[in-house]
Amino acid sequence: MERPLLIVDDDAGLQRQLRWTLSPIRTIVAGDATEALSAVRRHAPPVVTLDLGLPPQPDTPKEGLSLLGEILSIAPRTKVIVVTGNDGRENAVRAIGLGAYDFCPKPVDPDLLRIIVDRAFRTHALEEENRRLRRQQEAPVLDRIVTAAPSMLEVCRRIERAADADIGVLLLGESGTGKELLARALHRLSPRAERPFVALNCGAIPEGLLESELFGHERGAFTGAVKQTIGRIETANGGTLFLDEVGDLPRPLQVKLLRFLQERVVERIGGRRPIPVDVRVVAATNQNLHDQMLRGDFREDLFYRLAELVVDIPSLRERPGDPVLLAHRFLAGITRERRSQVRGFSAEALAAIEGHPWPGNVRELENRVKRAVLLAGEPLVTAEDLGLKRPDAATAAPPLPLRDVRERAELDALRRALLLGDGNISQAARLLQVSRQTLYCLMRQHGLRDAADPEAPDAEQEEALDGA
Ligand SMILES: Nc1ncnc2c1ncn2[C@@H]1O[C@H](COP(=O)(O)OP(=O)(O)OP(=O)(O)O)[C@@H](O)[C@H]1O
Repeated sequence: MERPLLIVDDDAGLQRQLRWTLSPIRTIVAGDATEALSAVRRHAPPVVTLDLGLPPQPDTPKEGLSLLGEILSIAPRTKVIVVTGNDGRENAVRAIGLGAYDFCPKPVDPDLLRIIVDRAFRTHALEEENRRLRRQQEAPVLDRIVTAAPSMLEVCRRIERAADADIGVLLLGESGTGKELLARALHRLSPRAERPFVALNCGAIPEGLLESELFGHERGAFTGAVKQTIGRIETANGGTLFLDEVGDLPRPLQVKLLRFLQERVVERIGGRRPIPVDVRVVAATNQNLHDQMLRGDFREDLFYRLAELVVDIPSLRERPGDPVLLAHRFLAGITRERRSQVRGFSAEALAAIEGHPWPGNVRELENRVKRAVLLAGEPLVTAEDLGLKRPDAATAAPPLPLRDVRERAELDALRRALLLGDGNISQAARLLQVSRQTLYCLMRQHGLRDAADPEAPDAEQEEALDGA
């Protein structure tokens, strides 16, 4: 849904008039600074109209100008339009000096206000688009996520689309499927990219310490609290808080986390004042939260707060082709890093990688490949180096539908040719007795390129190469 415009005005009549003037733009209202700040944190409005005369000193611009500064410190890209009274020119100039986008004199001329608001929304949208494009060019973040499986590519697309919307994302997937990697990618693609990414594994910290870890504590709050400690939520201010294994959060802390998500303030243990914090929470779990909710172990209201968008990450065994692809990528990384003489995998090792069920997913694969490279006595890593058994061809159950069998055979042939050709397209094409164009086309059909090899030529280069 489009983000709303925030009207900050203490006069209910004027609030109504502005809403009406600005309709059909979606608007929300705030009557004082506290309400306004909480609305800014919650809804991130692109445009705000701000009456400078606010309680407790409605006759002076003091509160309004100070609120302007606070809004811009939380959300610097917000376009704040200051609404000023008769003698307001001087204040308007001050407000512009403090970073306001524009001003509109009172009594408000509806046509003029609509023009200013319209322009503010358009400027904001253009700036956001500009930032998004710059971010995409600067950091091909998702390139670090190696996959050719359509289900995982769809996950990457969802992460990309969700990055800009400041919504809670829940990542569901088995251990080692890449939940943290995706959470980091989401953060780096989001407008919060330059602010902190703070991760906390709720399952790895003893229950007694978890509250302080999340919310922080003041000195002397409990025995052993020798100094003030800032919690992870506060540390992540402006950025993203990644709560891994959120299903392990004990009930009392679920209540506290929910309250934080509703009110966006934290209170350190032993502290006396609420501290406003602006973070995006990304949570992850490998447990079945629905079952936990049925058993009463996980709060439903917290679930819906965290899970505004749910992303299911497929396990590695559900991503055909990925184990071998990832194995090559990890092997290349480790051999480069260690200047190892290892050059690749034996055919039998590749078959074993393909046949293994990978209960520990990508983490298990990464560890096995790293260990194997260290252990390998030959230029080619064997199944034994990987600690894997080669699947018995006679007992391995082949898929039955003919189309699947054909596709699988084609994919196998492509992989083998690429392997034998050491990744060289011309050589692989020769082995398969097809043209380079046909090979590129088949690789694309089987998802063997794009995500797999960022150095592969793009369509234009391909044409140039093929024409050469
Ligand atoms: N698609 C991928 N491409 C490249 N590396 C990956 C991919 N998926 C996972 N990894 C790597 O595998 C390891 C495990 O990933 P990660 O820690 O993100 O998994 P996780 O799902 O958060 O695990 P856990 O639930 O146990 O915390 C990391 O080293 C990560 O970089």
